Formats: sequence, C-alpha cells, structure tokens
Amino acid sequence: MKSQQDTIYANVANNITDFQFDQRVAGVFNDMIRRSVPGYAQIINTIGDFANRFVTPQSNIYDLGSSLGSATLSIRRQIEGRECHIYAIDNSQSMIDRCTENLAAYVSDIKVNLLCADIREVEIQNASMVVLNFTLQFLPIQDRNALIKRVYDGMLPGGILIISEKLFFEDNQIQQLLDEQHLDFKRANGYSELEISQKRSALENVMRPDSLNVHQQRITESGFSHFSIWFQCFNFASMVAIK
Ligand SMILES: C[S@@+](CC[C@H](N)C(=O)[O-])C[C@H]1O[C@@H](n2cnc3c(N)ncnc32)[C@H](O)[C@@H]1O
Ligand SMILES: O=C(O)C(=O)C[C@]1(C(=O)O)C=C[C@@H](O)C=C1
Repeated sequence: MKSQQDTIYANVANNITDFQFDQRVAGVFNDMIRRSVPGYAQIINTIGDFANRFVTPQSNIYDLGSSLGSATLSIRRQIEGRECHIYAIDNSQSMIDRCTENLAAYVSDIKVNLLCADIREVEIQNASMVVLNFTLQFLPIQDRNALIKRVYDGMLPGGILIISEKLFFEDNQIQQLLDEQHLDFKRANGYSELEISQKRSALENVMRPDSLNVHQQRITESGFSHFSIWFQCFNFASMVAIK
C-alpha cells in the first residue's frame, strides 16, 4: 500500500481546524496511523486471524470506518472460498477512492462492497464478523450505544465484534503515564513536538475516547455474551465481544 509521509502538522498553522479524514489525510493515512497507534500492524494481522476462526460460509462481514481497507484486506486474505460478502463502509469519499485502488491491487474471489455512507445509517444483517478499528471514538458519544445495539441485532449467534480504540483512564496518574508513553512512541517515530501538539488540538473536538468500563458496559447492555480486551499497548486497546 503506497503512502506519502505524514507532514500535515509539521509547519506552524495560524489556526488549527478540526481533524477531518479529507484528501490530505487519506493521502498519508497509512504512514500516519502506523506512526501514531502502537500495535496497529499487529491488530490488523490479528483481525485476519479472528476472521479465519469466526467467519462462517455465506455470511456478511462489516468493516465500519474502513479507511484505506487494511482490516478488509487482512480479513479477505483469510476467508477465500467461504462465499462471504464484505461490506467496507466509510463516509470519507477520499478514503473510499484510495481504498478502491488498494483492493483492486489483489485478486480475490470474495466480493467487497465499498460504500461511502454513514455507519449509523447502514443496515447490518447476517454478520459473522463486525470490525470497528479506531472508528467508534470518532462518533458523537450519544450515538455509540445505538450503533453497538444495531450491530448486535445484525449479528449471527457466535459472531465476533472487534472494537479497537484509544482508551481514557479514570485514574489520573495512569492517564498521564500512558499518555506520556504514547507521546514518546510518536516522538520515537519522528513526530516533532509541534506536530504532536498541533494534531492534539485538531483532534480535541472530534475524537473522544471512552474508558474500558464504558466500553464493557455498552457491550454487555447490548446483549453480547462474552467480552474481553485482547490487546493493549499504553492507551490503545483492542476489544473482542462474542454474541
Ligand atoms: C481512524 S480511521 C479507521 C482506521 C481503519 N479502520 C483501519 O483499520 O485502518 C476512522 C475512519 O472512520 C471514518 N468515519 C468516522 N465517522 C464515520 C461515520 N459516521 N460513518 C462512516 N465512517 C466514519 C473516517 O472517515 C475514517 O476513515
Ligand atoms: O491519539 C492520537 O494522537 C492519534 O493520532 C490517534 C489516531 C487514532 O487513534 O485514530 C487519530 C487519528 C488518526 O486516525 C490516527 C491515529
């Protein structure tokens, strides 16, 4: 997957506008997410492994907030021959355009429907797997419960939901510690203090992490039978729920 280096916040900006998944971000997103999210590559690979275990023949798979299609590609590689249908959905046309190219670069017998749509409005049905890889945190807080409930309703018994998120910690000292470790991760990946602070300002109003407790409560109240965190590095985590 080709990607330019992310230098979006490298120069001083007079006013920092809210972060958007626009054409500029889509062009550097592969580099941006790998340098910003600890464990991203491992999470993507493991999503493929989960697909191999859980995806049943003739079922649907939903990648909600699919960006450039990394999770979709990882899943698709593992389920050849199962006559499944993947729905990759994102409301950024720039992401959809680039994702179309990425998917076309590999041959597969699995059909992928790439939709430019709001994940709060798409129908979810007959799903053996649903993925929200760093997407839920960008939804307005008041819309998150309803989405997870709709996901549950559209899933088959025994189906798997993966939710990866940046986490918020109620313990102030832990919050500060893990946040600082994350910033060190970004520094080690070549981001300057200016880039880090300008991006932080841009994300402030648009990305609102929940605590692990809030996630667990939402998942349980939606009806899922099983829930666990399966990956954590600093303040980034991936969770699994089974219907
Ligand atoms: C951090 S990125 C997801 C990364 C991607 N899942 C991956 O694994 O590489 C969040 C994505 O969610 C999309 N998004 C945010 N809110 C959305 C909504 N309401 N409906 C559809 N897509 C949304 C954004 O356009 C963006 O591409
Ligand atoms: O929290 C940060 O500093 C991030 O950059 C995180 C994050 C994310 O979790 O999605 C935010 C925006 C980009 O999509 C890439 C990474």
